[in-house]
Amino acid sequence: MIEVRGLTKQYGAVRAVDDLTFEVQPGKVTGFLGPNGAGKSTTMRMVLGLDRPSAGSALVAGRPFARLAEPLRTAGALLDAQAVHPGRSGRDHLRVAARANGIPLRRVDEVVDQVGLGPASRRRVKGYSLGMRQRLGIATALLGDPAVLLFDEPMNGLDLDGVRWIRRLVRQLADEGRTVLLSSHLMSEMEQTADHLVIIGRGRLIADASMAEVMRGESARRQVQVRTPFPDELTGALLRRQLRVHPTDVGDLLVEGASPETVGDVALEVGVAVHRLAEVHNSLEQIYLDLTGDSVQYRVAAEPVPAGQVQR
Ligand SMILES: Nc1ncnc2c1ncn2[C@@H]1O[C@H](COP(=O)(O)OP(=O)(O)OP(=O)(O)O)[C@@H](O)[C@H]1O
Repeated sequence: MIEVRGLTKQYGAVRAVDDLTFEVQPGKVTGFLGPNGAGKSTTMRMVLGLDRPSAGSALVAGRPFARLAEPLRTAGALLDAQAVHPGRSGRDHLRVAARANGIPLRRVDEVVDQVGLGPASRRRVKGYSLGMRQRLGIATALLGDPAVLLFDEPMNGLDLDGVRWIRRLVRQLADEGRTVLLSSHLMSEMEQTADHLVIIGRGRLIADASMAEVMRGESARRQVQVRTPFPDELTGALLRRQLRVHPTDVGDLLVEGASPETVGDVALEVGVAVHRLAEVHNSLEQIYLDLTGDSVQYRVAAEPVPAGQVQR
């Protein structure tokens, strides 16, 4: 388990992490989400004892990471896959890490197999693709067979096969009862992978809830998508009933906060044909954008999400 209590990090004028409190439970994949600069990496670094908190605490298995008797056997992490000596082979990198942490060398072969590095493990890291570096970073995290795992953007640079492999791996690690904290900007992946979500913005907690709770929460408003050859007439009738209506880029209408029955009844009352009527739920991406909207530090241009994309 990871316990974060009142965790705060001040870098000069920047408060990177601001009084953050949450727990990461074993047996689940916890997604750690937030816009760029929200403080995810800083939080993970403090959990791993790589940065000192300005206030508050972060405990791994009940202790500050620096005070763990066998840190690599307790928690493993992939933070920056580039941070590996480029002149060493992947296997040598793992052997050095194993020796330094009193881990039997046979674990090196096991994790090389587990991450599918294969013969590439004997080549120098400087010739590795980003995907291979990610696999090596994950192998290093798994070396001590730890109960707690932190992965910062592990899907970066991976192709579709690699992304699916990560999805299966984190699922398996959680099913084995481990604590898994996973950050990613790939919302569709997160939606398929995480059981629980911790969402932060500008260093502060925005949401700490199960995936199911987030998906049916207030931001996950229901909408009805309706197709009609007479959109203007139907829009007018719906607006007269105080319903909010948005046109989609495929020519349908999205009606907020109404059931399909209500929309169908309104269409019947005004004698307008309906060719399609379906309830749609927001994707995690849309919910995430709604939740973090105010906490995005740098927005290039407020690009509207095409309404058709909210449909799953
Ligand atoms: N060593 C540092 N010195 C000064 N400011 C820093 C330092 N590390 C991070 N920051 C600042 O702290 C804030 C949080 O950064 P952090 O990297 O933790 O965010 P993040 O959520 O991981 O972002 P991303 O999704 O882009 O990786 C940012 O404003 C960043 O510029």
